[in-house]
Amino acid sequence: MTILIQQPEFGVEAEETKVPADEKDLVLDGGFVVPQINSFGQTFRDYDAESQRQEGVESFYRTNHINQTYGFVKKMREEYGKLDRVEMSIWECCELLNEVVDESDPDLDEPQIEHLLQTAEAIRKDYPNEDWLHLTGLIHDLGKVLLLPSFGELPQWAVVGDTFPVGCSFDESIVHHKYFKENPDYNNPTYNTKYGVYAEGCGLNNVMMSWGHDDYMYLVAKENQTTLPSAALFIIRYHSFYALHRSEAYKHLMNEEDVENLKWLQIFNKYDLYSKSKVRIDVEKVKPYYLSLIEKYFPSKLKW
Ligand SMILES: O[C@H]1[C@H](O)[C@@H](O)[C@H](O)[C@@H](O)[C@H]1O
Ligand SMILES: [Fe+2]
Ligand SMILES: [Fe+2]
Repeated sequence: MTILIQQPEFGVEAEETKVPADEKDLVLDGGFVVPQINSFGQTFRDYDAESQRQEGVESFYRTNHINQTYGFVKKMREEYGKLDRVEMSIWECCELLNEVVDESDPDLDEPQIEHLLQTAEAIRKDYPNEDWLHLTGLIHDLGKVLLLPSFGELPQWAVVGDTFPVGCSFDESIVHHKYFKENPDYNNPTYNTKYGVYAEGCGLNNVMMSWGHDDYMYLVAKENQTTLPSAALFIIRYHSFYALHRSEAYKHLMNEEDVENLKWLQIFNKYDLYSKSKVRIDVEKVKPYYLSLIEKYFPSKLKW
């Protein structure tokens, strides 16, 4: 059963709601107002703007791009695909994210649980009937628990940041692309061509993505037999794949189902990105609603 509760005011600061008439495109489908600047006074996802986060974020991407190789991803998928580390519910996992801060993110330095709720609540406001999409918002970043000791305490470069395919060439549109020159796959002829180890239209499902919270959470949801629709799994696995959903790179690897699912990912992405703010959600108030969704789409305990 899905419990309906009154929705708290979603945090859009006063001046952000005054969008000039000629900038109407900044208002999303259901009325969500896209803020024009992040909490640090910069435009969103500006990886070159001088800000208190710029240097740390760039050094994060340097390490990430050097170390995410085809061989590394294969090893991590095999290891984490066993799901033999922890048993817990989805909500318990959300609470663990209280401890986690993401070093790759130029737009947010709040604990991750805030981001999960901000994303889910922003979607709920504009798409009240798509409960699966609210839950997708809540869980999309849960894979960041990989940073915690009981999940192997992986370094940030192996957990967060934008993702990209490995096993074929790294597209120029990927953030801080220059650092791939030091990745061993960059000069390996098996992996450095347009198709690399893949074939045209093979389907993203057959493509190995750089390892991190997205692919891990996708494996967790799928292997624990979630009843969420395929668009939800698609969103979870590719939400950090900006080269695809923003720059339209790698489309030659997509199949028909991917093309359909990409439409939902593009909707989702606006809420994931632009709901990031310093305005906190009252966790206890919204908790009953999300618990009811978790019960609808997941078993009570999952293998992680
Ligand atoms: O810094 C962010 C953050 O780690 C997000 O969770 C991820 O989905 C983004 O793509 C990434 O760039
Ligand atoms: Fe993410
Ligand atoms: Fe996110």
